[in-house]
Amino acid sequence: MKLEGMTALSLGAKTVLNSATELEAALRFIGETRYHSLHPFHKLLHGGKLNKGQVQAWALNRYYYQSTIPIKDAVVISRFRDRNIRVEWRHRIEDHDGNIGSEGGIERWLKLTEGLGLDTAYVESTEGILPATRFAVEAYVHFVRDKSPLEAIASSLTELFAPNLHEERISGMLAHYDFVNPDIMSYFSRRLTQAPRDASFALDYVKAHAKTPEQREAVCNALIFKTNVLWVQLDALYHAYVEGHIPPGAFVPKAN
Ligand SMILES: O=C(O)c1cc(C(=O)O)c2c(n1)C(=O)C(=O)c1cc(C(=O)O)[nH]c1-2
Repeated sequence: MKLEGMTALSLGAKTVLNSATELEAALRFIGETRYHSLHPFHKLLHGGKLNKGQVQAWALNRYYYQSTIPIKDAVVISRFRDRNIRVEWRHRIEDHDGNIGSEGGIERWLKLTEGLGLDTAYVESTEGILPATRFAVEAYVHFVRDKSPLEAIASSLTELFAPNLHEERISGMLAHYDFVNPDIMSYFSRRLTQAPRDASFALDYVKAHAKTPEQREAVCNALIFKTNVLWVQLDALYHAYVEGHIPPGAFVPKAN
């Protein structure tokens, strides 16, 4: 598949995808060119260029994304009459929510925010998050509710690209910040095994179920939408906490 074609696709022009193989190539191209690993805020975060207050702001805002993921996944499940899909998808909710007697991703995220010195009740209240974080995350839930079940599954495909980013984050943050230790980074080490399983199911699903060029295009657009959901959250963090334009009511780091 031609790279120019893929560039056109990423710009929204018409590209016809004639097979599952072409679809996968297009999805991987979207990841390479649009995933939030490329965002300048991540470069600062992983390169040790942020102060503790800025890292706190990132973790506080990301809590809203993390804690909404199982709600999003419950909505995805509600779209399927096919029991097999529901059974396959439900472990995602358990990965985040945990179970009686076992810790889930949300608790591990709270270890991170607590380890960074944030009050857990404040984090859970989501009071201090940026308006753009709230709007972007809600848009993701609305997307899986309102679009086709195929697009709902496709929108999770950013997870194909997450493990590399998580590895970069674990090593970068441990190397650069004295306020970070392996214990508080356990959320990310756990995702290194969870995300590939989830992503490979979703990729196989869209390759098998997007049977027409129009459906393949819809799958690509779902992934583009999702990369935008992730990207705008970092734009907002950059504007507020790197450039210093914190919106009224949002978290204000203590001087450190
Ligand atoms: O740290 C990240 O950059 C990152 C990105 C993504 C993603 O690509 O959507 C997810 C996660 N982390 C993550 O931890 C996670 O549990 C997750 C679930 C989903 C999803 O769309 O269902 N994305 C992501």
